[in-house]
Amino acid sequence: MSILKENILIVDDDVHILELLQRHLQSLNYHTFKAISVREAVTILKDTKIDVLITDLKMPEVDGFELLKFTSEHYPNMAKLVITGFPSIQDSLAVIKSGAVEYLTKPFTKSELIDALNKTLDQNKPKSKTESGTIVTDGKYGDIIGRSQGIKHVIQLIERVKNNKATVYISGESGTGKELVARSIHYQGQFSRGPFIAVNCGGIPENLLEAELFGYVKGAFTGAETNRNGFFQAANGGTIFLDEIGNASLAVQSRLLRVLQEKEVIKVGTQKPEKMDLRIITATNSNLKEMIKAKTFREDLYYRLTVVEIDVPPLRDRSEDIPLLVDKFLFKYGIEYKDRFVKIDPEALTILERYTWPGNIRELENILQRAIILSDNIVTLEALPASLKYNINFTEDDFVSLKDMEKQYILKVLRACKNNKTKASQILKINRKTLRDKLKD
Ligand SMILES: Nc1ncnc2c1ncn2[C@@H]1O[C@H](COP(=O)(O)OP(=O)(O)OP(=O)(O)O)[C@@H](O)[C@H]1O
Repeated sequence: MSILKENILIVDDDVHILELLQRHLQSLNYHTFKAISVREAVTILKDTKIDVLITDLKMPEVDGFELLKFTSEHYPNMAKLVITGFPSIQDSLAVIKSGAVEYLTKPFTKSELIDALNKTLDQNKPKSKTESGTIVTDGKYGDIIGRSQGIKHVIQLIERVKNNKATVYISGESGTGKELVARSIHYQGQFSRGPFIAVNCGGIPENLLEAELFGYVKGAFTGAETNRNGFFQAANGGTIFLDEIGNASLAVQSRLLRVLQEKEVIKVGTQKPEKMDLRIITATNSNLKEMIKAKTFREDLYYRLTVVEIDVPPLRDRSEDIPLLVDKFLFKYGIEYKDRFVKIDPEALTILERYTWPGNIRELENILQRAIILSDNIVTLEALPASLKYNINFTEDDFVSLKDMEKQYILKVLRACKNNKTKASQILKINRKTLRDKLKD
């Protein structure tokens, strides 16, 4: 049996070309995906790891250029091959700018296709791989977007822990991306084939959490009619992510300590331990140190959980990441709600960059979702909530001193009076000498 080679996504609004390409590529043992529009292509890209994109340029609604631009930004390591009729000079330049290097001109033969595909693949051989093969590129690490120092530091820590099973504690305000970091640790590392189970400890009633996490045996409590596995058994061999760990009762905390110390789990209602081999990641936005003081969180557990600590910085401390995040959400929701690429007005982007984001990335995502629904092709200031426009971070350059402001105002009045100082003094209700003095300073 031969092994399937790269995953290739073919995008063309001409079904005959799609089928021809698919036949050729399948006979060469490539795994193919077909899309008759950019929208369909994007849906496939979201769920599938595509190695090569082969796209037509001229397509109705959203054209191939937009798709090339999008894949260059979001999947910078994807190889790109363009199929087109005879391209114009402008088209060629635009294609080169968008990151595709090879052309295939219609009509083409199978050997021309093979030739162009090989060149495309050669030119896209990965350049900078980390130990386990994850390619780190500027602005994107798996699903994590950002180029700020803060996010780079988070990525460095993920790189350090992803291939071992060290217990990781992720702190950070709500909506900063803690779960995304936990997922990245799991999926970027060598244990990614194992399960990833995320449990929101704050979302499960306290009296049920213990049984949900560790499982129970028949008769353990009223209603326990059969033996049941919990989230820990489900995560065995992979990663369990316990969000809002501050919500765990003392009973849950002591069972958790046992998992960490003995690497075993005991179901509720029995004494029989089961061996566990998994990585535990916890997160919270509550202050565990305060909880330790109040004796609602065990200190010994705290030290075991925080072997490695990753603090995800709030969005207001990494505003350089905002344009990249905005781009991601514009694309995602533009296609979802409007079937097209939606852009943002520079003025509106400036407001987003300067807002303080108490709800962090989740808030940014919600605001953009709403703005896209309210906009046509471009998100403008009007589509942003008023509260946001008045809560922006000011820089010193936004303001001038009172004296300078006064001077600017006097000059404005003078210009209006065609430099007639007597008239200007009358309007300003000051005498001519004062007017002269004020302009001098
Ligand atoms: N750096 C990032 N790049 C892209 N998307 C991000 C990033 N950080 C967060 N997000 C997105 O923002 C949303 C909120 O992130 P997430 O749920 O991971 O936050 P959280 O810190 O776990 O929140 P909570 O404390 O409320 O549980 C998600 O949709 C996530 O995909």
